[in-house]
Order: sequence, then structure tokens, then C-alpha cells
Amino acid sequence: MEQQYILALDQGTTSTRAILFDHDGHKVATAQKELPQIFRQSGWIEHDANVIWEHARQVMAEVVINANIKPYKVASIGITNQRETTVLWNRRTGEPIADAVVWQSKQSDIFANALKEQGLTQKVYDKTGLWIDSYFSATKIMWLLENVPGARELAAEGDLLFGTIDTWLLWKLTNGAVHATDYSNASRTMLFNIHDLQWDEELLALFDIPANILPEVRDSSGIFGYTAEFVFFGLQVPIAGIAGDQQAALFGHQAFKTGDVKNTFGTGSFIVMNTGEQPAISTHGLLTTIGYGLDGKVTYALEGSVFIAGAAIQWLRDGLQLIINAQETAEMADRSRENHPKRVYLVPAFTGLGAPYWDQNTRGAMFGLTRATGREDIVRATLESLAYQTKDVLDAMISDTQLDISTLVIDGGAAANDYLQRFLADLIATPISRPDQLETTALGVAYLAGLGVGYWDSVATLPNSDEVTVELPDEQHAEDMQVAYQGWQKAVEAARMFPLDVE
Ligand SMILES: Nc1ncnc2c1ncn2[C@@H]1O[C@H](COP(=O)(O)OP(=O)(O)O)[C@@H](O)[C@H]1O
Ligand SMILES: O=P(O)(O)OC[C@H](O)CO
Repeated sequence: MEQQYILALDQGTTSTRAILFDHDGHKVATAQKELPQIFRQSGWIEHDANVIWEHARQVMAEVVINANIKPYKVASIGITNQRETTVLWNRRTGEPIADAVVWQSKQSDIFANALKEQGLTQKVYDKTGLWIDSYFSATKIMWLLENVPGARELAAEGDLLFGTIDTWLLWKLTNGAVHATDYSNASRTMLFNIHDLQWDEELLALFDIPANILPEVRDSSGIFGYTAEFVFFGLQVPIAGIAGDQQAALFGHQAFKTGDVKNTFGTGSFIVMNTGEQPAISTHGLLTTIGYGLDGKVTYALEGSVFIAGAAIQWLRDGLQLIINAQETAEMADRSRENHPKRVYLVPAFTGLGAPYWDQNTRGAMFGLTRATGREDIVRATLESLAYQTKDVLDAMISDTQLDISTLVIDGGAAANDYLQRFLADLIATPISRPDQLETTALGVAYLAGLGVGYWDSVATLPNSDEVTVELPDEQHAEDMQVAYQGWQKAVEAARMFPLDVE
């Protein structure tokens, strides 16, 4: 058979990428565009949905050109996306009614606080698996309906559509023919009942969100629709896989067994455990969510969402200008460890604390500064904060599930950092496995899109070609790690005693 390819479109917080995979699961080519972040007010982060769409089109064309293949050799397309980020658009014009409200954005805090004050926390968790927070789409939709002139009228006329980024891109790719999402993305809206697998009418009424703006929810694998002719070299290519990026990464690691767990270190850090066909209930601040829907069945997951991970490294570079690039941080941290035994702690709660604390009123803090503290120590504290946040979540997962974690698999941009991988292995006293190819998110949705058109027959026959680097914990560091973690816990406690009032 002539070689065909799967095109994965990975629309992340900071960039839009298209990656082509071959039948062996090898990456054949990549194309990428940075996505401008819009900061209109303190705490707000928005994206221009039209720019996202334009970039998506461009990278899809570029990747085919970079790979030097005929476009008709693309067997199917998969979409994976930054989750929760909310777009509302006009069905008739295809124009967004406002900039997309990004998952990290805080403008709807006031709505989230109001829902908590109404005593809805447990009800919302029981239905959606989510702890009320402005992170999820629901309060973002409420904010847009309230603040964009004419939004409610448009909804009343049946001309307003809501989507997370997957839905927006699917709608654009099909030229408005398909308004749909998959279970994994729906489960992040705080509107979807993860037990009944339906939009929850009671919550929609409580939040005053009209049901007619919502997309249809489908399995993560299967044909959603076809590219409109003007979109992709005049071809009608099936879009056959959709998953939120964190769930796609779980799938990309082939973490199909109950208890399999991964952490993706991108802008944020998302630790996700496969919990099988039954939803696991958390009493430690984790989210119960849908991993993926496949062959008419959903697989559930537990998730710890950490808002700031690689973003803290970007802050060192662009905000503090302490580093020139992210790559140099590993060696800087090594030097700090050699020269300065005294630890500095950074609590990178720049947009509040996610799992397991869910405290949107805390902001970042640094502890342990002395006259001898230098930039290498701050860099090290920043990298170590990514590991401490991971341990916070893993401890919660172990308590919730009573499962042992034999290995943690990691991926995402910051997973390339050797210092982080070593420190994390020591801190959690668990081997850390890192694939050499860190595009696990894209690979995951490529698998889904390939399965959706029979390019691969079943999950059992998916290729697994990645080389991995395994970092084993060093027992000699065990005692030091206990002390270090206690210091982190004190730092978090202290940061939380200095709350910002919500405006
Ligand atoms: N060597 C590195 N060490 C630490 N952080 C890194 C390194 N390389 C990239 N990063 C961080 O990884 C993030 C980008 O990862 P990526 O998976 O592309 O994120 P996203 O999908 O959220 O846009 C950036 O925040 C960047 O600071
Ligand atoms: O774009 P990423 O990779 O930072 O992922 C963002 C998450 O999906 C937000 O929930």
C-alpha cells in the first residue's frame, strides 16, 4: 500500500502546530506558529479566534509542503487543543463575537465566586467532576453573555454558537457544516454531566446558559466531518479524531490501563491518571474527567491541573530577563545546587493555585532569599516548583485511588529539562520515563484520528516506536528530598496567608 499519513493539529496555549505521522507512529514533519497572547487587563488572557483559525490553516498547508508529500496522502486529520478556552461566534457570519477567553484568564472569577457562595460546589462536582473555578468554560460563557453587547439576543435568535477550540476549528474546517465536540472536551466545560453523558439541564438553568449554543458531543475517534474544499488543497479529508490536549497526551502514551499516569509539562502541568470505566471520586481536590470516548464507551480519568509550569520559565526569560532561553536552565540549576545548599522556594501561583488547592485568591511568592541568592538559585527554585506541584498532585492521587504509581511518564516542552527530570525522580521516589519525541499530545490525537478511519485497526495494534529515557530515583537523596518538600509545603502555606482580594 502507498504510504499515507495522519495530520495532527495541536492548538496549544502558546502555539499552533501541525504534525504529520506515518503508519509506524514516526513524526515525519512539523509546522508551527506562535500564538499572540492578548492581555487587556490584569489577570485576563485572551486569544483572537480568527488568528487561531488562520494559523491552523497555514500550518496544515506548511506541514504537507515541509514533508514533501502529496496532500491526498493525508488519510485523516485529528484536532487536539488547549481545553476550556471559550469561543462564542455568530452562526451566520462565522465571526467570533469577542476574543476567546483563555483557560488561564480570570475575568469570570466573580461568577465562580458567586456560584460557590450559592452553595453549588458539591452539586457541580457530583455532576461534572469539576470543582467550581473560572478555569472551566461555564463561567467564561456567563461572562461573555453578560459583557458582549447583543450576545443574549443572538442566542435567543438561535444564531450564537459556543465551542472550545476543537469545536471552533472543526466548524471552520467544515465551513460551518459540523458543530460538535468530543467527550474529553465537553467534560471540561462544567456543563456536561459526566455520568449521564449529556449536557446538564439543571446546571444550564442555574447558570442561565441557553442550551441551543452547545455543540453535539461524540466519541473522540470517528469521522466528525470533512474539510471543506477551499480549506485543504481542494480535498475533502475526514476529521476523525478530537481530544483535549491533556487527554490526548494520555492516549499518546498508550496509558490504557487503570492506574497509568502521565504529566505533561507545557504552559501548565497536567497530571492525568487513567481510572478505567468507572469515574474515580476525589476527596483531595482532583478533578474527575473523561479521558476519551472510544467505540461507544468512555474511559474516565483523574486529573490534577497545575496552572503554571513552563509559563514560569517564560517568566524568567521575558518578565525577569534572568535567562536567555529555557534550555540553559538545567545547567544553571545544577550550578546552584553545587554552590548553594540553602534552598530558595518559588510558589508560582501567578494565576492562583489549581490542584489540589483550588485557591484562586493566592498569588506568587518567593521565600528563603539571602544576600547570597543569585539568578541561578531563582532559576533552580523555579524548576523545582514544577516538581513540587507534581508531587502535591500525585500524593492526592495515591490517597484517592489507593493505587501505586510504578512509573510516571512525562512529556511537553519543559519535560526536555534534565534537571527537572532528575529532581522529580528523587522527589517522588519513582522512575520517570520520558519519550525522546515529546509531541505525545499530537501523537495521541493522531492515534484517535487513525483509528477513526481504520488506518490502525485497534488500540492493540497501535505503533509504539518511541525511545524513552528513564530516570531512576537516587536513594542517597531521599532524606534531602523530604526536607525540601517540607519547605515547599511551608512556602505554599505562607503564600496562601497573603491573599489578594478579588476585584
Ligand atoms: N528546556 C526547557 N526547560 C524548561 N522549560 C522549557 C524547556 N523548553 C521549553 N520549556 C517550556 O515549555 C513550554 C512550552 O511547552 P509546550 O508543550 O509547547 O507548551 P504549550 O502546549 O502549553 O504551548 C514553555 O512554557 C517553555 O517555557
Ligand atoms: O496548551 P497547553 O498544553 O498548555 O494545555 C492547556 C490545557 O489544556 C488547559 O487545561
